[in-house]
Amino acid sequence: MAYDNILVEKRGKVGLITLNRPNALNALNSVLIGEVNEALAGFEADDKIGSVVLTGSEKAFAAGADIKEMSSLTYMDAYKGDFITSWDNVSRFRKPIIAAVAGYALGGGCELAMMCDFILAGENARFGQPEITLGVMPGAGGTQRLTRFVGKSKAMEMCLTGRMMDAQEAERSGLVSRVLPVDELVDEALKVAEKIADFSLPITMMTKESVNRAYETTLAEGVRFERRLFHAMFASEDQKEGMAAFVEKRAPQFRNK
Ligand SMILES: CCCCCCC[C@H](O)CC(=O)SCCNC(=O)CCNC(=O)[C@H](O)C(C)(C)COP(=O)([O-])OP(=O)([O-])OC[C@H]1O[C@@H](n2cnc3c(N)ncnc32)[C@H](O)[C@@H]1OP(=O)([O-])[O-]
Repeated sequence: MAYDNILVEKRGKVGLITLNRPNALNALNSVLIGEVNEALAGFEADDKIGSVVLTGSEKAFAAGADIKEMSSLTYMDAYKGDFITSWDNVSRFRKPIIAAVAGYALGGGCELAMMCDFILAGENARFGQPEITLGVMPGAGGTQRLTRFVGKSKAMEMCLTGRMMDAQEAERSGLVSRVLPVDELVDEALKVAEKIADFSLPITMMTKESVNRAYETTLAEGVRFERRLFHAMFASEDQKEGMAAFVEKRAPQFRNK
């Protein structure tokens, strides 16, 4: 399938989506997001894919929603057309998905990265929610997800001033899991994704679901949810295989069952 704004590849069990609008620093418009959604639907349906990496260029992961596309939008267009609601499909993708972020991840770009399961950052990454400088506020989860990642004080400062965070500050604040040299970023993200894809897919999916539940519920409810999934795993063939392989001192052969 050929796309105009993204590149889509399969690297073994890993799906790789590269945002590719270099002339606009990968600004997110409705066509690009439609393509990302289509590629994700393909990877979700593909039994051979166990995880996905979403990346951009070395200069920009994405510099936000396309300001030129948005600038003349009216309230009625936005409300009736439910503007950007279908843009956060990434947050509903059920397989593990890693954001590999180099360069700018601003506005919707930062929000898109935060919809992934975790973020690996290049040393030159810059994260920010500069919407305030355009006379709006974040609209795809920035005020909510950033606050959960970095806490109220930093999130409030970033959303109210538009200040950018560099990769080191983002790692210190818990926004990204690791910082890597830019030229190693995508290869390392693919290696991490491959490691995940080698585990049992239903088990990585349930693990992701359970970690995400921590953001949506109380501790007691979250622990109960985790316990139900943990019990359910004993109905899987992969649990039997994983534990038998440990006892027999051999590598497990997971069959996603
Ligand atoms: C997943 C769901 C996402 C939904 C998100 C919706 C809600 C969201 O919260 C709202 C936003 O994101 S609001 C957005 C929040 N984001 C912002 O406010 C960031 C806006 N961008 C900037 O501030 C600067 O471009 C940078 C500082 C990133 C780089 O500066 P530099 O290195 O001097 O580079 P340069 O020369 O400036 O740019 C090169 C070319 O790219 C073009 N282009 C770039 N970004 C664009 C955009 N978003 N749009 C369109 N075009 C954009 C730029 O016009 C130029 O094209 P030209 O044809 O040659 O003129």
